[in-house]
Amino acid sequence: MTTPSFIYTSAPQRVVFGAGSLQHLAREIDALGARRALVLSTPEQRPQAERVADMLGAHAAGVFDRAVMHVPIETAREAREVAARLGADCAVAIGGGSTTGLGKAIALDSGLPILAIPTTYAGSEMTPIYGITEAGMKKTGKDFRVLPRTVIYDPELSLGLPVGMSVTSGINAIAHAAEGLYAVDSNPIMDLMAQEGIAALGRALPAIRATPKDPAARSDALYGAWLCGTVLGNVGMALHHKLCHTLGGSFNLPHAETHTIVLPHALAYNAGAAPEAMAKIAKALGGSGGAAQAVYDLARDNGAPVALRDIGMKEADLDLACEHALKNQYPNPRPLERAAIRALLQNAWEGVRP
Ligand SMILES: NC(=O)C1=CN([C@@H]2O[C@H](COP(=O)(O)OP(=O)(O)OC[C@H]3O[C@@H](n4cnc5c(N)ncnc54)[C@H](O)[C@@H]3O)[C@@H](O)[C@H]2O)C=CC1
Ligand SMILES: O=C(O)/C=C\C(=O)CC(=O)O
Repeated sequence: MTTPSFIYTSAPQRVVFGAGSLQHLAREIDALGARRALVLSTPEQRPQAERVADMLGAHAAGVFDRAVMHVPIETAREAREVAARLGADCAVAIGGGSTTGLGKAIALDSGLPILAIPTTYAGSEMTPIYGITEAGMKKTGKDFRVLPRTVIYDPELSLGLPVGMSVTSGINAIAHAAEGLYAVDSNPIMDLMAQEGIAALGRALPAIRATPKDPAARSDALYGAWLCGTVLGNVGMALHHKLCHTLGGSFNLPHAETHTIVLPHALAYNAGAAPEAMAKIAKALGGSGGAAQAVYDLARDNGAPVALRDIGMKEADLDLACEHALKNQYPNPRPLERAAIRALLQNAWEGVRP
């Protein structure tokens, strides 16, 4: 096989990985040169945020616990004001993509460095991508100021992530790697990471379902999430991410569940146009059939939702979702075809196996 031409830019980021690695927090804050860290979380994860603040002692400026999904601009403004008022020189985000996203909204405005402590598998901590929702519209952009400088991956912090959320969040991560494998700007390094990331999550999710507090499975899942998040941060996404962005942003569907339901259908749509990528996905998931079927089975067999109608999508809104998805052209292995995308959405709504 010949190696194709490609461009690979590696981002400056420090990753501290391992069970118990939260104990290195103070050292890592020191390495950033920070003295007053504002700790961010959702209301539900306030106890974890307080633990982090306690560990920081005099270097904690305070806790802001109002992170919510899709970063409403009002919350971003409030968090920015709190950071400025408390004289914070760093944001510590403990939680999932919503909390990391709030940290990014602060960093975008102020340049404050972020130390991220992920507790789901969404992967935002590895990307320079931010999203902010204003007047019901979610806008995303790319800016290296928002890329967390340091990431502490401690699998002990995700032991309590409910099984349902672990499975859908893990498949959200797999989606980044799957689309990375057919990205127009892909490269061999991202290919390796994508395959390894999918394989790690493909092993870990059934193991977590069987034994939610299995430390080895939690570690495997977080490792996979790291790799898949890196792929998302480095190469362009395609139809699947566009559809999920539309469904989440315009119809307020839950993020990880939407990814889980749509991915098999987006892969089926692209299967004929990206056979090599599909073979790699299927192989990483240990299946002998197709990639779309392997992802669908992973979700269904581990108790995840497989139909958009089961997570609040109305059938009457499918036409509008299709229009949104076709609004702007973007690279995708198979050209964007209205009738086929409408059929994809119908299949995802009904939850049929592709
Ligand atoms: N900018 C980027 O690169 C990316 C952004 N995102 C964004 O992240 C958001 C979704 O993030 P997710 O991580 O899926 O969900 P999330 O951050 O909204 O978390 C969902 C819920 O689970 C709770 N939770 C998180 N970790 C927990 C744990 N270990 N134990 C118990 N509860 C826990 C949270 O407090 C929250 O209530 C979306 O807004 C999405 O657009 C997602 C991926 C990449
Ligand atoms: O919407 C954002 O915050 C940016 C990217 C993502 O959410 C990636 C994804 O769809 O998982």
